[in-house]
Amino acid sequence: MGVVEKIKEIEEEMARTQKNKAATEYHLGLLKAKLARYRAQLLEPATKSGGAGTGFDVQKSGDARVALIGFPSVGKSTLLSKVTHTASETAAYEFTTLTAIPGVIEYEGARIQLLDLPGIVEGASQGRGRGRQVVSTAKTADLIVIMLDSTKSEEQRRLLEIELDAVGIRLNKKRPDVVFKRKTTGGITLTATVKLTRTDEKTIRTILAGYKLHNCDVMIREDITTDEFIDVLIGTRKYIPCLYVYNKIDAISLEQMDKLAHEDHTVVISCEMDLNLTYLIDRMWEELDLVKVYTKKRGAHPDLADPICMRKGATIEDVCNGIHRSLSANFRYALVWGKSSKFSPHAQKVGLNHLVQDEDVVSIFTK
Ligand SMILES: Nc1nc2c(ncn2[C@@H]2O[C@H](COP(=O)(O)OP(=O)(O)OP(=O)(O)O)[C@@H](O)[C@H]2O)c(=O)[nH]1
Ligand SMILES: [K+]
Ligand SMILES: [Mg+2]
Repeated sequence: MGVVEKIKEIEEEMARTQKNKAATEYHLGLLKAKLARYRAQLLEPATKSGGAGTGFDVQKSGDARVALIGFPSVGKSTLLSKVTHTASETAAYEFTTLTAIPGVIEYEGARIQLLDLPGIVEGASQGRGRGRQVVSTAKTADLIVIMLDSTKSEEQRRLLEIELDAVGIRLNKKRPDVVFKRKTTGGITLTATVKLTRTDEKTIRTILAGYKLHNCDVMIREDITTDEFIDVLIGTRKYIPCLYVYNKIDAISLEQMDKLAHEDHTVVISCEMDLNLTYLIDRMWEELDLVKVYTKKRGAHPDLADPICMRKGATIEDVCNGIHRSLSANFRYALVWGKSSKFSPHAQKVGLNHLVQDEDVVSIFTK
């Protein structure tokens, strides 16, 4: 039996189990663990030279990557052509775009790579067509834009979420707060610092046994579900922010548009009529949650045209690495002005571990 058949079998058994009220949560947990293992197998590249599990070979560039995911002809390429200097072919027929096309959005000195991708259909994650490559590429993004046609049914959104979920992408979710440590001896130590209402100790132990994990420390610090616990064990999940972008609002009523616009993580636009595109880019920037730091040479004004962009949580060391590879080796101290300076508006003298904040100005002093 192939992996796909095994998965189908487990899914059928789970459906039966769910119908049976007497069925225990831990039996379901066991099935879920099995299912996740087979799914993981399915995602491993078939060959060393890159098989089903690999994305498109487009180099990351700029400060962050945003991937456009959607069904065919929702307007992904039209968006790329509107907001970047790159033209991507657009047409009224499906699957116009056949590969990944990168463009650059310049935003207050930062550079965001926007990746136009082929449209996907239901079943993309199971290896149909280019779909698998598309969802694999989505894994490399710092932000996923799920683009939807506002004239089509709500169902499209759920279908796309299922495809991304199947390759281990968790949208708009935090990594579950669970500390998991493997050991070589000593059995299982399981502690929960909160009351578990969505899973239970027995289920967790069953799953650990299912993964042949007989020696480990598990500390659960939030009320997680069984699925979230499996995610922790698998360890390769990607937690990526997502914006749902409804295009073609020129073709729907004001009432319909208003309803969509009020949903969480949602932006409504019309590429064709140039509606809301600037706002969309503001929202992308917000979701990316980057910090921008300006550097300043002694006696000079800060360089506002060319900030260094980093993930939130970046330190002075990251700033150094963003300027030059060898800088942190010769580092003496830095001066920071801005939100992260405790003497603001005056500068603070700091070391490599100092956390920077958005719009800080930094001067580095070397040996
Ligand atoms: N009414 C309307 N049509 C639009 C809008 N944006 C794009 N379109 C049309 O939608 C069709 C598909 O646009 P594309 O940009 O090729 O869509 P795509 O998502 O890149 O499609 P694939 O590459 O085939 O997956 C084209 O005929 C566009 O002119 C919009 O805001 N409103
Ligand atoms: K198209
Ligand atoms: Mg396209």
